[in-house]
Amino acid sequence: MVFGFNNQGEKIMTEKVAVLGAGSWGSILANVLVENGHQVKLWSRNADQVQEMNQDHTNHRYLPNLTYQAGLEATTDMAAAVKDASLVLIVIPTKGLREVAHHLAQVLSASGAGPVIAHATKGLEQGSYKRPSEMIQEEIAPTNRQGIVVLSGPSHAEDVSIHDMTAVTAASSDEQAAKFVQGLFMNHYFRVYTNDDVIGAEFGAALKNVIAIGSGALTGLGYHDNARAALITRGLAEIRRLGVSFGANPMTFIGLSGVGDLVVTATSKNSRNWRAGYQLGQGKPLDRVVAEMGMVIEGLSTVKVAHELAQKRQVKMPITEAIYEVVYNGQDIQQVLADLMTREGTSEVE
Ligand SMILES: NC(=O)C1=CN([C@@H]2O[C@H](COP(=O)(O)OP(=O)(O)OC[C@H]3O[C@@H](n4cnc5c(N)ncnc54)[C@H](O)[C@@H]3O)[C@@H](O)[C@H]2O)C=CC1
Ligand SMILES: O=C(CO)COP(=O)(O)O
Repeated sequence: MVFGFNNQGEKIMTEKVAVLGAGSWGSILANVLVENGHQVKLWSRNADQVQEMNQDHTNHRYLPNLTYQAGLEATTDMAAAVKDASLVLIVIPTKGLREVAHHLAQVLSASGAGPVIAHATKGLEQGSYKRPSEMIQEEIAPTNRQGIVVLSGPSHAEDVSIHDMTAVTAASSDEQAAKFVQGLFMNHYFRVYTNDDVIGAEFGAALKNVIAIGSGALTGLGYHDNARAALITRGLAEIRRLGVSFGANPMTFIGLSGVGDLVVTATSKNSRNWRAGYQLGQGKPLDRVVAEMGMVIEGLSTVKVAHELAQKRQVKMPITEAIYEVVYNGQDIQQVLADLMTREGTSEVE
């Protein structure tokens, strides 16, 4: 057992943690853990970024105004990052998640280690419709059988970097694993709740990005608060319907990984999904929106998966369908809005 001190000068038990993915979210989560007194290795595939983090303690492409903790060590060597780690936290966009989880499985089977595995990815896999924890489980199953922990909730990296108060959920079928992650992250500005509903946490996380694109588009078109509130509320109804059809607990959708994350993403200029929607609403072509963002816009691919799932499972998701029509079929946003508003009246509770 190794003891150390956190930024508050409190004596704590120090854990070794590997964070895989040094984008905006992975690098700030790693920084929180170092502030909490843990020994953290941050893995990135990009050697220049690793050098910048180790020499200058910056990650200018993602959070240009932040100086990271000097104790945060970056590496391109995944085996070195996960050596002796009690937690491996994967923070990779959905598209690259399976590849990184596969690499992790090889590293873990070579070392024989069995750390707790967590992820903070928000999306669904194209074609297979798998949730992030299902993808990871499939890749690492031969080496690790513990419940994967989903870290999710309303949490923009920009706010965490300035120690704004943040509350998130650690969801897992393995209560001990969820509590372990909770204990590692909790501090005076970062609060973590546990939940056993992995399905609900992951559907809430993935689908809110789609609604955030719609919310940004409304603002870009010049609509105001009533329109946004309607979109968020009816968007949440769709998210809940699809999630519940897969066995999610409906209560999860009124929690941090549901309405909490939906509100922050659908109302914040820090959200890449909201900003993408805003620019689309202002008439910017989609290819320019994507090229100029320089960071992942998960909702643009999730909307395709959600559209296909809604059709397959006969779940009513009219807002998601409308956003799909704009993004994938080039339909006019004003026209899809008019179509949405003039649909036949229905009951709110269904
Ligand atoms: N940025 C934020 O505030 C939050 C992001 N998230 C989620 O976290 C996930 C990661 O997002 P960000 O860090 O914001 O993305 P980002 O676009 O800022 O960075 C992604 C990082 O992953 C790396 N990467 C991508 N594909 C890879 C692959 N195949 N192999 C190795 N590395 C790869 C990139 O090089 C980059 O360093 C997303 O699912 C996002 O929805 C969740 C909560 C907050
Ligand atoms: O998930 C997030 C906040 O909780 C980040 O959202 P964006 O990817 O839209 O920036």
